[in-house]
Formats: sequence, C-alpha cells, structure tokens
Amino acid sequence: MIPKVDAAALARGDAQAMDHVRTGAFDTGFLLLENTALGQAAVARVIETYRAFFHLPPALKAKVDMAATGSNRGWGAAQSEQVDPMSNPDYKEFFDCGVTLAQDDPLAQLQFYAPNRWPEAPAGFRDVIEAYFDAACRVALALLSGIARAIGEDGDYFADKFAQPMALLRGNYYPARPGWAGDKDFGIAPHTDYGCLTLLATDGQPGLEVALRDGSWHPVQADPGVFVVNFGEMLEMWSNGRVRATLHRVLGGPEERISVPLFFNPTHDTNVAPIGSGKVILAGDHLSRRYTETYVHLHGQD
Ligand SMILES: O=C(O)CCC(=O)C(=O)O
Ligand SMILES: [Fe+2]
Repeated sequence: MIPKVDAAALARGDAQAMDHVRTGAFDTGFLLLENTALGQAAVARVIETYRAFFHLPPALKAKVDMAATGSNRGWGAAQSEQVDPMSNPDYKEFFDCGVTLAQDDPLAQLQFYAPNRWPEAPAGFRDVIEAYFDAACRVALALLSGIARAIGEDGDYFADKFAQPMALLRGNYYPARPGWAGDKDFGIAPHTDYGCLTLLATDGQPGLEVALRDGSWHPVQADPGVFVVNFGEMLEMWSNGRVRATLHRVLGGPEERISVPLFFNPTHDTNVAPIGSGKVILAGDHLSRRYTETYVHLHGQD
C-alpha cells in the first residue's frame, strides 16, 4: 500500500522506482525510501544524540526553550505545539533547528532563517545534528529531482527553488503515552505537513499512522535507515492537487519513541501557486501562517 523506493535506482531514472514515486505521491501521499546516502549508522547516531538531550533534566532543556524567543529554534516543551485545533496540544517534546544565514544577509532577519540555539549538553550535539541536517537536505534534494522527473518536469525543476531552503530539522520525543491521556490527546495530533516534503527517520518503534482515503488509520513502521517520506501542503498546491498532503498522527504507546523529520521547504519567496495558474502564493507566507497557528508561543504573532 505504501511503496518502497530505492533512492539509487530513482537517481538512475529506473522506471519502476519512478512508478513507485508516482504511486506514493499521487495516491497515499507517503512512500518509504531506502538505500540513500544516509546510512543506518548516521541515522542511529542522530537519534541517540537527540535521545540524550531529551533525557536531560527539564531545567537544562529550558535553557534553550524556544518559548522565550519569538522564533522556532531550540527546545519545544510538551504542550507547546497544537497541530490540530480540535485536539489538545501535543504531549511530545521536540527540538528544532534550521538554516542560518550570515548576519549581514538581508534575509537573515526573516523568522525562517533565525539563529539556531544549541544546548551545552550532550557533548557533540551541535556537530552531530548539523552534519545530519546537511546530509538530509542533500537526500531530500535528490529525491525532489526524482519526483520532478516522475511528474514530467526536468530533473532540475526544483533545484533553484531550494537555494536558501526554509528547511527545519526536528527531533521529536514521544514519552510513553501518559496515563491521563484521553481521546483528544496525542503524541502528535492529526495534521498535514506544511511544506514540500518531509524526510522522516525513526528509531524503529511503531506509532505513526496515516489516514487512508476511507478515513481509517494505517500504521507505518520503518527500521532505522529506511525513511518515511510524505508530502506537504505546498507541494499539494504547487502540483494542483496531484501530489497529496495526507493526514497523519501519533497516538503513542507503552515505549518512548524518537523520530527525526526534515521538513524540506523552498526558499521563502518561491511561488507555490498551482503551476500555470497565474496566481501567486509565496512559500514564506504559507509557512509563517502555519507556524503562527501551531506553535503555541507564536499564537497571535503577525
Ligand atoms: O513521529 C512521527 O512518526 C511523525 C512526526 C510528524 O508527523 C511531524 O513531526 O510532523
Ligand atoms: Fe507530520
């Protein structure tokens, strides 16, 4: 039901890989991606690095609490994000970092390129996360090139639209589902992602569920080193609804779980209105609206 794509085969333009990409993008809005440049060891390292951070005492994590800032860099405590207005704020914790531009770059003032905030511990945190971030952006760009070809555009169709990507790397930490959790409480409530594509690594624990067309929830599990890829609202608009941004959620279970999504979003002034429509929808405007809606500390911000 969710196709598995070999990244190397896709890069070669292999017909079956392109077919699987089309099915994933147009049908379920999800695919699994294996055999990328990011091996199992690199994925395990980034997951264990986030795990060590989330296991720190709350007072240490609070030193990089994003709620004390006007941006979305650093630690997000439990209940600091509400992705679904019909549900309670999520019980997960998370850590966000993004692309930072040189201080004298005029775009550096935009919230999407805000400076990252790094914790003092665990040792090596920043190096591990930054190295993974760069490698994951390359994997995402290579995948987008395959997607462009699979939908009949040139392989480099997206390349210049991601020169300064509003990319955001997140570590999600789901503790075991709390005893108090009711039917409006989720690790992450049902939502669609905001951008173009999400490249998600997990520690292998199940938990992610994807909405099928009939409204039922379908579990998706991937071993470390196999990525779950899903598509977001911008690509759905951009492709005139051909690529699907599918609802997904995590209820949470008896074991803690770590997942690491890279939200791969284009440069802020990219027009993501349907190709050929003559309309203008700026990627930055869409992202900023969704950030304001979902990060509790940014509610009400323009
Ligand atoms: O943890 C997961 O499997 C999904 C996370 C997710 O949907 C998100 O962070 O947007
Ligand atoms: Fe998501």
